[in-house]
Amino acid sequence: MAKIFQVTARAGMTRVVEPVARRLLRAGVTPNTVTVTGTLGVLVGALGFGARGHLVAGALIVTVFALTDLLDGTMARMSGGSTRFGAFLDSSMDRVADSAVFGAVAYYLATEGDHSGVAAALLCLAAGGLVSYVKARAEGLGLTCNVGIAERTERLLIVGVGGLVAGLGLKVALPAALWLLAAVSIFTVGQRMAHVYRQAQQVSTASGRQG
Ligand SMILES: CCCCCCCC/C=C\CCCCCCCC(=O)OC[C@H](COP(=O)(O)O[C@@H]1[C@H](O)[C@H](OP(=O)(O)O)[C@@H](O)[C@H](O)[C@H]1O)OC(=O)CCCCCCC/C=C\CCCCCCCC
Ligand SMILES: Nc1ccn([C@@H]2O[C@H](COP(=O)(O)O)[C@@H](O)[C@H]2O)c(=O)n1
Ligand SMILES: [Mg+2]
Ligand SMILES: [Mg+2]
Repeated sequence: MAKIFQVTARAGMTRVVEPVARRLLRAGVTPNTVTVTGTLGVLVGALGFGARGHLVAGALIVTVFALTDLLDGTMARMSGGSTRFGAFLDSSMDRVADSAVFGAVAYYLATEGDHSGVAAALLCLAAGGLVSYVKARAEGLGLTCNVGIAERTERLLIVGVGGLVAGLGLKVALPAALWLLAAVSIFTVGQRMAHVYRQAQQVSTASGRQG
């Protein structure tokens, strides 16, 4: 389901993303510059606005710059220049951006005295990091791990909608979104670990060894 959403949303964005990518390439901008600039923009939106309680501005700025994540890869592919370092930089910058978003939300809720909300934000930070780590470790071992109901896009959308609705006045929306997100992120860690376990078992069976 999450995959269907990502594929459909991505296909819908292609018509917007490709012309922008083409223009940036023509102007001499590199994919790595877009990766780093997008991350800096997310940091400004999350830490400069979201953490200070400007939730609507924070959510909108983060959304605009998070969406540039679709641009860098498109530019790399268009210029025939997808690189290992680019892939590494993209994934690493995603972790920086995600940490800033959940760190900012935790800080904001702490200033509001919402201690259980802070706990939920920290759970999202840790569980979201684990979701990505499990995949990276599996891929490092030569396995695949493209599964899970709460991949990065879904996680950002859930916290984004919660932050936006809270910023518009319904404050409970943010902690509620965070508890939901913590639950689906933990579930996703389980999905990915089970997926890797099954693959590791298959590989061991095929090679006649224990997993
Ligand atoms: C303001 C909030 C209101 C909500 C309005 C929403 C408006 C958004 C409009 C449309 C939604 C667009 C959906 C875009 C669909 C993109 C689909 C897609 O395929 O994305 C993939 C793309 C690239 O991913 P990568 O391959 O580069 O990254 C991988 C990822 O990091 C993996 O992580 P994992 O899943 O494992 O955890 C890594 O494992 C892998 O290594 C790595 O390669 O992803 C994106 O482009 C991300 C899209 C971001 C979508 C942004 C939506 C943002 C919505 C709200 C954010 C607001 C945050 C609010 C902060 C609140 C502050 C108080
Ligand atoms: N600076 C970059 C960023 C990305 N890539 C390549 O694109 C892939 C990710 O594509 P997205 O559309 O999901 O961003 C990534 O795995 C790299 O192959 C790149 O080369 N340089
Ligand atoms: Mg990208
Ligand atoms: Mg990225």
